[in-house]
Amino acid sequence: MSDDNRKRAGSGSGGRHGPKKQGSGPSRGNSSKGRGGERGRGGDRSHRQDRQRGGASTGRQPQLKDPRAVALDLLTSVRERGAYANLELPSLLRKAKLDERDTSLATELSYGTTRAQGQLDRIIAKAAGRSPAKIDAEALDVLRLGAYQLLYTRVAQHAAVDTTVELAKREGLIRAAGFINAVMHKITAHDLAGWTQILQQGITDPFERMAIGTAHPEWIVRAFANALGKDAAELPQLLAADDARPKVHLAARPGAITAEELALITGGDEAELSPYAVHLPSGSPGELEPVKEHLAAVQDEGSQLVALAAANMPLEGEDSGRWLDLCAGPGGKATMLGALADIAGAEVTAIEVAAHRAKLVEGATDGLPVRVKVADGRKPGLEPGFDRVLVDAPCTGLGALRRRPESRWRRSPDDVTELTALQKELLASALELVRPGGVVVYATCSPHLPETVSVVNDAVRRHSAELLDVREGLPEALAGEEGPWVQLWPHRHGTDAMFMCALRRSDA
Ligand SMILES: C[S@@+](CC[C@H](N)C(=O)[O-])C[C@H]1O[C@@H](n2cnc3c(N)ncnc32)[C@H](O)[C@@H]1O
Repeated sequence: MSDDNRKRAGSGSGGRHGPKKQGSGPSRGNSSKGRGGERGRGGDRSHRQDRQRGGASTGRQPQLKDPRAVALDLLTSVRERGAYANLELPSLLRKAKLDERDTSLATELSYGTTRAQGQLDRIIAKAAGRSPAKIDAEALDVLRLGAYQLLYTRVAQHAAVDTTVELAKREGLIRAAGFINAVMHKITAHDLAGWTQILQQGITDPFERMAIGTAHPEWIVRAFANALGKDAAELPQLLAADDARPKVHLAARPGAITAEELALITGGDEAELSPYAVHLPSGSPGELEPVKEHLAAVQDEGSQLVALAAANMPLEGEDSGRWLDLCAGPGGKATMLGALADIAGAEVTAIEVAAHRAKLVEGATDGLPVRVKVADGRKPGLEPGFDRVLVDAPCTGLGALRRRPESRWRRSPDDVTELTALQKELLASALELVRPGGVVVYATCSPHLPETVSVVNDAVRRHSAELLDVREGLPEALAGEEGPWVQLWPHRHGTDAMFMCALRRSDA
């Protein structure tokens, strides 16, 4: 957030959805009034007055009917409130009551623009002749949406330009509308391939070129290349997989329904890796009866495999049935683990530091032998001696970019240092809480080596933990993986890029 934006956010204007302030003019429909002026040089009073006059004269209807306005609201929520696109969009769509065609256009524009944001910004910067940081944040969102339509969709050029300028006006960005119109016209000069060539001019570093060519930040391209290691030739397929529309993965609840039955009811396909997974090409899984009845849940197949490894890794000695999930929110793996514990006559203690996420775990695991506690996993205040401990660590989420469109531009290398410190502490805590002969499964939905192999090697070195072969707890279909840890990949396995490994205390 720029200083100017921060000031605005702190000024109580509340953004487009913010509460109406007395004297700030009419709200929603007209709610962009009082939100401040253009960032930087353009942030003057006349601009704001223009916007107020413009907003009032256009008399924008409070009801959202336009898919582009819905997409713009989504971009605003992601930018201003740090919302997750896949969690935010469904409620925006519900409120907008769009027909089916407009719903799919709003969805495409929302996810597509969010996913391509950094690339669109590079192009907008060239076309505008100024850095995106110097463009008013709201005008920039409108431009991103317009540029996405021009470069990534089959929306006709004139329609993309006209609707974008119109949208800017309806949002009260009256003065910026001229600027937006000019930039949009400049962007029409080339297609995406042409702009990519322009952006790559003079750049020889292959990773930098690839980052531009695939709309990824460069640091992520390098992180993926390092994680692929000797298979780095697969990098283009991996990067392409981040843009592919992921299938819906369902998990049949063990003991409640089989994958075969779930596939029959939903019309999906049984998957190849997890014996509980069913794939659907698309759809609204929340509407499915088995999901409503808690017989199945939406869960990436890779996440199912992590829970399976935690439940099935061989132990030394008897399993006394004390299982622990140290980072449980929102409860996907705790649910799978709880259902498997139910079958095994075990009980899961689920720890989550964030109270609101712990509530989600409680809801998801209702009826299962799962006890939820709000606590810091580094010092949860539990009696040690657990047979099985799962550490599904907070991470950058670089392995789930296809499902979290905003992640690739929101995350930065600075996040990694803080996260790896936490990951190491959580793993150390797990090794203290597990009994001798018990098993700790450490997992991340990131393939980034500092969060995966480095954290594990650190535990082996500093806590003399013993590294086990995690394939021993996984279905036969994964026997061909190298081990001792398993790194899944979207382009190879069709899952998120989950990393998982298993450890034992050295005093066993
Ligand atoms: C990757 S998510 C876990 C996903 C979860 N296992 C699932 O399958 O639904 C990591 C979780 O760890 C939680 N967390 C972060 N720091 C923590 C800490 N110090 N102790 C316990 N939980 C923590 C986060 O709030 C987040 O809910």
